[in-house]
This record gives sequence, structure tokens and C-alpha cells, in this order.
Amino acid sequence: MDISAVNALAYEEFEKIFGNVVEKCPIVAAAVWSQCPFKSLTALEDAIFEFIDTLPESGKEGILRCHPDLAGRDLQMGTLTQESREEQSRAGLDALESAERTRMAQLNEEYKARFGFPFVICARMNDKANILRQLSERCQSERAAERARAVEEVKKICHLRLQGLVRTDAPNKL
Ligand SMILES: NC(=O)NC1=NC(=O)NC1=O
Repeated sequence: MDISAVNALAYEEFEKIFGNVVEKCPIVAAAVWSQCPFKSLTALEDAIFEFIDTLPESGKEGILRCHPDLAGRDLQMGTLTQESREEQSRAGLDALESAERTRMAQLNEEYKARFGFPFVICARMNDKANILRQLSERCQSERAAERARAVEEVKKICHLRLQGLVRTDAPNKL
């Protein structure tokens, strides 16, 4: 699908396709749909990022809380969204040694206890070793800086999900 096909979508179709570009936050796509038509994929992405950036801190933390833990219960129970399952398995998080899984679970709990939201990182841009290292390091961050960093990771995840949904080779026919 290219951007002109995106612009031709009815709201229901748009929501079905883009409702999970921010994990379990369909409100994001529902909100930006009102800015259709988009002159490019970048314009659609900018609208999504602007929606996120203009949320109050509580709203940003709400987006973070919609993310499943990495290598967490959802992965074990098979209840991850398709996107999340693919992202986590590509980073090797579905094939952790038991010691790695235990350490990830401990660090995730430590992180959540400190910040009140889960550790979020763009799994597709990292491997399991780097994810564990970042999780350990970011547990020591200051709250506001960590929230901002986590939101940037949400945007990276969203960027890659959008790239998988919208072709950018065809020039916009608007
Ligand atoms: N807590 C997370 O970082 N979750 C995730 N990162 C991804 O790239 N996909 C996820 O589900």
C-alpha cells in the first residue's frame, strides 16, 4: 500500500491497519486519521509523533504501560500481539537461556518498581545481549530522562511498523 491508498481508506479500514503501530494504543491512529490526507508516509509518522509528544506526562506513561514486558509473561503465554511477537523473537527473546530469562525478569521488575512503567526498547534494533545491557543501565536513569528515552523507543518501534505497512517508492499521487 502506498500513501495514496492510505488516504483513500475509510476510518474503519485505517484503524484496522494502523491501530497497533503504537502497541495497544489504537487511540493514536484514531486521533491522526482526522489529518488525512497525508502527503507522505513521513507526514503520517510526523502526525503520530506529534500526537505522542503533545500528551501530558501521564499520557506518555500510559502509552509505555501498554507495552508488554520483553521476554515476559505475554511471551510465555503466547498472548503477545503479532507485531510484538515478531519483534521479540527476532531479537532472540523467545530463546533465552533460563539464567537470561531470570535476569531479564528481575531487571524488568526492578525497572517497573522504580519508574512505574515497563522498560521499552525497540527490539528490532537490538539483540538480547544489548537489551539486557540497556535494561540494566537504564534502571539507574533519572525518571524524566528515562520516560523521554522510552518514548523515543516507542517512536522507533512505530517507525518500523509503519515502514512495514506503507510503501514509499511510489510518489504521492495527491
Ligand atoms: N517492552 C518492550 O520494549 N516491548 C517491545 N519492544 C518491541 O520492539 N516490541 C515490543 O513489544
